[in-house]
Amino acid sequence: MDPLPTHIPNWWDKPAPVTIPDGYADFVEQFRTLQDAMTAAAPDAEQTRTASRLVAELIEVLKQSETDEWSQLSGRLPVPGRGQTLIPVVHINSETEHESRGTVRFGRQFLGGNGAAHGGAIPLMFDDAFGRFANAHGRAIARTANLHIDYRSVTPIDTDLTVTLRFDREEGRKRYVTGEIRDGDRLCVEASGLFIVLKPGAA
Ligand SMILES: CCCCC/C=C\C/C=C\C/C=C\C/C=C\CCCC(=O)SCCNC(=O)CCNC(=O)[C@H](O)C(C)(C)COP(=O)(O)OP(=O)(O)OC[C@H]1O[C@@H](n2cnc3c(N)ncnc32)[C@H](O)[C@@H]1OP(=O)(O)O
Repeated sequence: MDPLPTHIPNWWDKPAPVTIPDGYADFVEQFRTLQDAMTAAAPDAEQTRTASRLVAELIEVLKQSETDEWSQLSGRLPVPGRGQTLIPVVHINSETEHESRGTVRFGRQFLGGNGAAHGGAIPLMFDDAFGRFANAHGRAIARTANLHIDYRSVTPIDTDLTVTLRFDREEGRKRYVTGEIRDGDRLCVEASGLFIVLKPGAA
């Protein structure tokens, strides 16, 4: 099951973008590769000047279509990662309303040190993955109230890791979700989150 079903809600009833230009999803992927390459590089002075000039050109091109959050494309695409280039992409392999299974690969940009993923990249991934899952399957919009992460063992970068998310229970407006990351059989991370369904009219 990849890409995701196109059930990303239209947040707060604002108009969703309807036209995704050809090549935009590939551009997003390239942008992630750029961030990995930037992190992995040790350019000399000339390479730094060249890279800086090219990035300045890129910024100029993108600024030509700068728009408000309701019209931007990043974060709103019906593909894994939603076109959000900050967040590690979780690819879903199977999903029911109770459980979601997939993979994640923390690229070089998410390096904390000594081959391990940055401790802040992991809750970022879970907030987004839990947020999508807690709001999927026709459920009303809920926001993260809390997020708890236990780092059980080192999470390596540049490795395909398995991600499991579980919708544990719902008590009134409260939704409890749990999850884990494994490298093969080895447990790397356990996570849990509380999502609260917004009060009617809340934004
Ligand atoms: C940036 C917003 C984005 C939101 C988008 C959400 C969904 C969109 C759908 C799909 C999108 C696709 C992909 C997902 C992508 C991203 C999702 C990321 C989700 C986020 O990243 S979202 C940003 C971070 N998030 C916040 O920015 C929340 C700030 N905050 C608040 O907006 C309020 O705080 C709120 C609404 C949480 C509750 O406020 P409220 O007024 O509605 O409810 P109230 O306070 O009455 O609490 C009711 C009962 O929950 C208990 N309770 C409350 N808070 C608790 C806590 N922390 N721990 C333990 N219990 C707690 C109370 O004790 C009471 O319990 P009881 O009823 O038993 O007394």
